[in-house]
Order: sequence, then C-alpha cells, then structure tokens
Amino acid sequence: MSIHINAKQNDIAETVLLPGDPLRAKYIAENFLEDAVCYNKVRGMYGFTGKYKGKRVSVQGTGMGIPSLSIYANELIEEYKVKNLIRIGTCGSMQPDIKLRDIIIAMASSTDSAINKIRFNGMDYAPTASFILLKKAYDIAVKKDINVKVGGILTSDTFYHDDPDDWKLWAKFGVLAVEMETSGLYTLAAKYHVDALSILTVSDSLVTGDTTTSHEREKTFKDMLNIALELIE
Ligand SMILES: O=P(O)(O)O[C@H]1O[C@H](CO)[C@@H](O)[C@H]1O
Ligand SMILES: O=c1cc[nH]c(=O)[nH]1
Repeated sequence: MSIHINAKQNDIAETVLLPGDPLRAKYIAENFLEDAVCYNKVRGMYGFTGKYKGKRVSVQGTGMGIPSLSIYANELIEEYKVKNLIRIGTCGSMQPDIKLRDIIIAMASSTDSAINKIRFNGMDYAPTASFILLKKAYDIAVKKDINVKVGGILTSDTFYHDDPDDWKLWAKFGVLAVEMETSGLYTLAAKYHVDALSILTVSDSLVTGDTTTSHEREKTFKDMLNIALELIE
C-alpha cells in the first residue's frame, strides 16, 4: 500500500497503461479487459488489473500534468515494481500534416516545465522513450495498418497558454504535438531503469483549431488502445 494507491503488493501487473483521465481507466477495464478488479479509488484515481488475451495488465489514471503523473509513476515503480509504463493520452497537433484522430508515438519530449531544470541544477536533460517499447509499438501499428507518426512532442505545464501563438516556436523545430505528462514519465523511467512509452491520439489541432467530436475520439481511442494492449507480454 502506498500513499496514493490503496493496493496490496501483487495487485498491480508489471505492465500498466496510464491514461490521464481516471474514467478512461475505468472504461478500458470495463470494456477491454477480462476479469478486471478495481485496486484503487483513492482520490477517485481509479486503478484496475485484469487480463488482455490472457496476459495480466493494469490500467491506472494519472491525473493531469507532470506533478500528478509523477506521484503515480513513482509509487507504481517503487512500491509495486511496475516495469512497463505506457501512457495512453490525448494531444494537440502542431503540424499541418498531423490531423485529428492521428496517432503519435512520442520518441522524445521537450518541456516548458522547470521540474528537470531543478532536478539537474539548471542543466537540460533529454527524456526519451524506451526504444524497445517504441519499436514494438511501431511494428504493431504497421502490422495493424494503423497510421502513426513517430517524433518529438512537447510536455507543457499549461493547457491554457497566455500567448495563444507560443506553440509556433516548438512547431518550427519539428515538435509534433503538445500534451502534459510525457517528459515526467520518461524522466522517471530513466531514473528507475524501467521502460516507458507515450502513445497519443490527436484530439485537437492548434494549426486549424479543429477538435474531435466524442464519436471520433471513440474511434481513434480504440486504435491507440489496440497498439498499447498488444505491447503486453
Ligand atoms: O488525455 P490525457 O491523458 O489526460 O492527456 C491530455 O489531456 C489533458 C488536458 O486536457 C492533459 O492531461 C493532457 O496531457
Ligand atoms: O495538453 C493538451 C492536450 C490536448 N490538446 C492540447 O492542446 N493540449
């Protein structure tokens, strides 16, 4: 049992899917997993363990932003010995060729967060995905004929930016999309020598201002989940 996760030692699988939204964790457990059991309700941050094609997997909400994600990632790794952390989130596209409903696999994450500046005494750390998980996810996507873009993303501390155009600088340097957790996840995975990957669905476009309808989100959400669930060993 840890401070924010009310589970027993073996309640959580070695591979955990990490949506920001705890209700997405509940939806996945109820609709995609067999024999799912809820192991956590602390702060409403649902966690479930079940099976996918006979293989044990957990799904745990993380909340929004690096500080919240970091609490769950720390406790999952340190207390529950989780080895594979797979974020399944939404993001905003920064590139004209990346459309609503596309899937992005985050190879690396830049950030406007100060967390790593503090951690590394003002120096820059480059958080990257697990190559093993990234290659596997890409191969699964190709096999399933799911169109994915692989590249760098931005993990931002803010959802509502004071300057509505500030994303354009990142876009100029090839950053594909913005979300709010991956830099923290990849940094902690490196610290603890475990594997992490973020798979993201484009829910809106900063380029066009388009946003997905709930029906569209449902469809692409399944593509993202399809890739993530096939990663379980
Ligand atoms: O859909 P999730 O996983 O929550 O991810 C994105 O959505 C939230 C903002 O609405 C942030 O957490 C961002 O990273
Ligand atoms: O963090 C996020 C998620 C989706 N869209 C955004 O613009 N930002």
